[in-house]
Amino acid sequence: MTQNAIEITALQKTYRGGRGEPEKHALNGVDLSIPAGSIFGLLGPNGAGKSTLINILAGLVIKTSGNVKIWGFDQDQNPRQSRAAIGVMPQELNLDPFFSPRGALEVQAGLYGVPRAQRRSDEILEMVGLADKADAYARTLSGGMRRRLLLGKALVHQPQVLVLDEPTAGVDIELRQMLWSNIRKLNQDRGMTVILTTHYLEEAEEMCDEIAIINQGNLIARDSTSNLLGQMDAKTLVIDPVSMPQTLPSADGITVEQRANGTLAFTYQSTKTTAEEVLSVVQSAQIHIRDVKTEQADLEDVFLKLTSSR
Ligand SMILES: Nc1ncnc2c1ncn2[C@@H]1O[C@H](COP(=O)(O)OP(=O)(O)OP(=O)(O)O)[C@@H](O)[C@H]1O
Repeated sequence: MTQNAIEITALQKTYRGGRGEPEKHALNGVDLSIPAGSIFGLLGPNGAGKSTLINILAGLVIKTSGNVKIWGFDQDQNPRQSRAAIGVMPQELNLDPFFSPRGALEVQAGLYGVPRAQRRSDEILEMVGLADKADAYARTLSGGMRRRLLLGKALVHQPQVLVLDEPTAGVDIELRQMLWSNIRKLNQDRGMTVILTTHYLEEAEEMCDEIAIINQGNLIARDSTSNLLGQMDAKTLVIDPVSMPQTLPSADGITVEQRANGTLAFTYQSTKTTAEEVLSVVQSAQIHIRDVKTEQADLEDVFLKLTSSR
């Protein structure tokens, strides 16, 4: 097995501008490797270049320059093998309305040249929860069912790498949980490498081992989710005081703020100050505590810090 499921080197994409529009540099020389067996999140603001990158991996957009290897196969030198190694669940619900779920999977398997004996349509339908709709017309399927069918279609040729473009955009909580559990299962039981784009940072935080952040066509961060979260060592101790003190306490390295709900927020850097030190400041100010809780940075804070500073 290759160590990296995906290896991208100096990838550039420039879209030609139409009718007097300037050309658009959607990717400016991206280098990115994605380890085999990981669940990898690709994040970025609108228009950052995520779909362009995914569509290049899927063979739907032609790169301007650079190199892409999928499962060790160079996209230019081994187009057939590199295409066979990847399955893509697109964002749009573009299904042929005249095919049943089983029919759609069979057609997809045919397109990928999967021999009949190796097709696993029923198993896939079972997995994505569409077994009872196997022979229904696609046009009678709900939005959530269509999305699950698209996941099924991405799996027919048993790719080593599964790419999901905004898999849970606009879906309800129940379906989101189901998709998450499907994705985790594919990753854990079959060792499938999963790459997903998402606008839900909590989804990336919950699902992804590693994360890359793209902004304006450039890769601006790439690290394990825990390291990215560790970059933000600001913590806040929120105290609900029995009564509000006349003057707010102060101490080096601690910012104290009175919140509208009558609590006091003590923000500090956890690498420099301990919660115990904060509590001793509270005590010496003779503030009696009714309740206390802590808050710490999440991926949203990291994302905003990285993407707004450029
Ligand atoms: N076919 C195209 N022709 C011209 N410009 C394009 C084309 N496709 C994308 N772009 C431009 O390239 C840039 C990157 O777009 P892309 O769709 O890759 O971003 P994205 O990160 O996927 O955004 P979103 O989160 O909104 O889906 C944008 O400025 C977009 O307007």
